[in-house]
Amino acid sequence: MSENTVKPFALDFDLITGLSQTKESTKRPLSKMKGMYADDAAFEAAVQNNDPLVYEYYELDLPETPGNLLFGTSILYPGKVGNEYYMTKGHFHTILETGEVYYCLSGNGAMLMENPEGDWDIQYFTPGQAVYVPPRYAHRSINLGNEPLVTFYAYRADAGHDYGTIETKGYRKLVVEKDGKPEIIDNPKWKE
Ligand SMILES: O=P(O)(O)OC[C@H]1O[C@H](O)[C@H](O)[C@@H](O)[C@@H]1O
Ligand SMILES: [Fe+2]
Repeated sequence: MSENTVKPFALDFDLITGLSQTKESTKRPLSKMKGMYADDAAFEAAVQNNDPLVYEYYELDLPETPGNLLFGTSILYPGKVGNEYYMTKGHFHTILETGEVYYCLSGNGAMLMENPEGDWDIQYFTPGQAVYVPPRYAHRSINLGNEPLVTFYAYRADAGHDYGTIETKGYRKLVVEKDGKPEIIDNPKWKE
C-alpha cells in the first residue's frame, strides 16, 4: 500500500472516555512495564494481585511514510505504584527529529519530557490544553488525577518508537505523590 492509495476515512473517539466504538485498542497492563517504576516491590505485588490495565491507545494501520499521520487517543487510567503515579512507558522517536502534538480531552495529568542533551520539562494536561512535544524529546504521559487521562495525538507516520533507551536508562525525573500532591524528584534508577 503506498501513501496515495490510502482512501479518506473517519473514525469515532468519545470526547470523555476517548474510546472508539469501531476500533480495537492496544492495551498495556502493568506487567508490560517491568523496571519502569521506582518501587519494584509495589510493582510485583500489583502484578501478582490483578495486573491492572494502566493504559490503552489506538494504533492505525497506515503506511509508515513521511506524508501520513498516525493519530488516535490514549487513555491512561488513574492509580499509583507505591507513591508513583500511573504513566505510559514513554519513548523517543526513532527519527529523533520528529515532534508530536497531544490534546487533552478529559482528566488531568502531565507530559514529562527530556532530550538526549539533558534538558527536561513537564507540561500539564487539563481538558482543552494542547501540549507540544518538540523534536528530540522523549515523552511520557502521567495521570495526576482520579479520572482517566484522555489525550488525542498526531505525529508523522514514519517516526517510529525507540523504547530501548528509556528501558535501559530510565527517565531523569519521576513524579510521585507527597502529602497528597505531585512532586517531581530525581529518578534513583536513572543511569547516565
Ligand atoms: O508508546 P508508549 O509510551 O507506551 O505510549 C503509548 C502510545 O501513546 C501515545 O498515544 C503515542 O502517540 C503513541 O505513539 C504511543 O505508542
Ligand atoms: Fe511519540
